[in-house]
Amino acid sequence: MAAADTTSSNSNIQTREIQGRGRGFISTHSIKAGEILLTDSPILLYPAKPLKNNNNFCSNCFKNLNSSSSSSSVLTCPSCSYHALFCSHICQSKALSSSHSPWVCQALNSIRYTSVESSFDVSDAHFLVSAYNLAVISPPHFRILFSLDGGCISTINDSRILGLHSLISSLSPPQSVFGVSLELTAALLAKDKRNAFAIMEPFQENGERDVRAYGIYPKASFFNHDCLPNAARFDYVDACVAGDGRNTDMIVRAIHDFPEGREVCLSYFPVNWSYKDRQKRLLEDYGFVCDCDRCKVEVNWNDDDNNDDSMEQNEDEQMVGSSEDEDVEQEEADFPHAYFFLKYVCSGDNCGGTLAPLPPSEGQLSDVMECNVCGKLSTGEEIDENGDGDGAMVDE
Ligand SMILES: C[S@@+](CC[C@H](N)C(=O)[O-])C[C@H]1O[C@@H](n2cnc3c(N)ncnc32)[C@H](O)[C@@H]1O
Repeated sequence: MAAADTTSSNSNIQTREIQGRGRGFISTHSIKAGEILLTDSPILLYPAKPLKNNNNFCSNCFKNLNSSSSSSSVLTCPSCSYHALFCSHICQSKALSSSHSPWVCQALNSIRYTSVESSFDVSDAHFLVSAYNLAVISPPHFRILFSLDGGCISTINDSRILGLHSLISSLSPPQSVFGVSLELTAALLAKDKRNAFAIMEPFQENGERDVRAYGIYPKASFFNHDCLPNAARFDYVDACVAGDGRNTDMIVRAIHDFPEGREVCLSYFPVNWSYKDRQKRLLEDYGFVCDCDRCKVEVNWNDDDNNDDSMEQNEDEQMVGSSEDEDVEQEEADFPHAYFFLKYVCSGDNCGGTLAPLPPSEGQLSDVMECNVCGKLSTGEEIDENGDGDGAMVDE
């Protein structure tokens, strides 16, 4: 299958082959904090959980149906009424001829009943339905999906892949030029694992947060990982106007200034994860051992140092300071990334999101930091002055 042209057209970052890391983004000029590095639209979006009549999001634009700017009357799919809901006629009509075609509608309903007794992951099954549907409704987008990184695939004795392929075959996917095969199913699942971005529900009262949907963003998929990233991704699924086709866009902004020629990286998970958890996730899901500057330091920590409490303690120690210069030097050597945590990690309860300044406006840099998880806005000044990590909250 021919690879699609995946060259980025953005002027401030460019894709390059980077030794030992595959493709990645490099800055083409010096970057200012808050600068927008990429705006990307998904080629595929699929729900994380079975569709139920109590779902509270639009099955096309994934906007929360209870949010104030959603249309007051919720529409349904004529076939699976009450399961696929839509926020507007535009979303309903778009979805019925594309992402919620009659085959998808039937398939999602079958999965809803099958998944009760099965051990497969519903979101994997939803992904396969959406991907095989994409092969029919938009072959160019399917080719882009297929050109994304997926590592080496072995289907032998992989009961997860065999089970999912048998499920998808039983749903009789529509004919496309790409066919339906175990190899294709396995390759697609690998692309999904390495490239899907989660769209999250808001925090619940108990501090938990569910995944609402997953999306494949073809350009954003070229960002490599760093445990102390210089860029952060933002989505405004519930904040933007529903049905305009743009509320699911992802926006990636620079966290701080950096020079031309630097690799631009995201963190694939919240930056406050411990060394052990980060390494495990990167190896199991992304197939590499991270040796970024932060990991090079934390590899020498013992297990007790490698948890969030200890990280906070390290921060506190560093800020309170020690009367002994040597102690301070030792602490800096132990925890050189303390500044990142103080300045760029949200201090909101249970949040752990990354902060980046709002985009510059009319050439003026912003000192308002936005959290990419809870969405809170704060000014950076207090963080710098007091070092308490609690920036002044700005009215939202
Ligand atoms: C979302 S893709 C990123 C783009 C990818 N490099 C490519 O060529 O398409 C994720 C994959 O990139 C590679 N990767 C990302 N960050 C890396 C890092 N810090 N070191 C080594 N490989 C990395 C891994 O193979 C990972 O599974």
